[in-house]
Amino acid sequence: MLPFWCVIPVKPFPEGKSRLSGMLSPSARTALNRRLLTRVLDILKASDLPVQVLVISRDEEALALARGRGLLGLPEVEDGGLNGALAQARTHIQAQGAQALLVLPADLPFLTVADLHGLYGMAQDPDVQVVIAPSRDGGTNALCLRPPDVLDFAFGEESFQAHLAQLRRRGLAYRVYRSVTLAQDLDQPGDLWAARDVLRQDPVQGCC
Ligand SMILES: Nc1nc2c(ncn2[C@@H]2O[C@H](COP(=O)(O)OP(=O)(O)OP(=O)(O)O)[C@@H](O)[C@H]2O)c(=O)[nH]1
Ligand SMILES: C=C(OP(=O)(O)O)C(=O)O
Repeated sequence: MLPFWCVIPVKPFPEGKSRLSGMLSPSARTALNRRLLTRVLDILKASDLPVQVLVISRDEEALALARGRGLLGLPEVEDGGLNGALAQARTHIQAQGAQALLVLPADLPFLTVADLHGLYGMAQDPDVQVVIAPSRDGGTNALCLRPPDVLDFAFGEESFQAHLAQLRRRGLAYRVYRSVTLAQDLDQPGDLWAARDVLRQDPVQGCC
């Protein structure tokens, strides 16, 4: 087992992106969530990073998608929200000897191989305990922890500032990874319009 893990939390495809329910049918949202996860897994594969990839979800299809690629799929034991799912995944990977954890949400339509190399590269500094990537809307679009339990998960409203406040309180050594492509997640109707071309493209050829 590699000591560096990447955990991808995925809400059930039919439930995800509920903020887009005003413009997408349930089947379109399901297809969008499947496409978003597929693209992130494709970019991870193309990055060739030496990380163990685990998808945690209540959706059997999402787990099967991961397992079909030789990745790990961890059934979420309860609907504890995003932070609960990440805590469960962290317990699981620590039992496997994980020494570093990269949390990568599935809804990153512009994620690039360069972003993954940038995050991973920052995390290789032995003095760095946290690498955090802000989203455009004050959230957290990637969080790397060394060791995995060095910080409590605080995803949600204004999570970037919440994570920053916590790591500063704890006096942790951290780096901020800023990237236009990683800062863009997909939450609001405007995000969907911006991502329309990327989501149609080949995820590896079309992004780098
Ligand atoms: N496993 C798991 N993943 C979650 C959960 N809630 C959110 N996620 C995932 O975490 C990432 C970021 O979450 P959001 O941006 O809130 O995505 P979302 O929940 O689909 O969007 P909304 O339904 O509009 O809030 C996405 O990849 C979600 O699929 C959860 O309860 N469990
Ligand atoms: C939960 C998060 O994602 P979003 O802001 O996209 O809901 C977050 O960034 O903490």
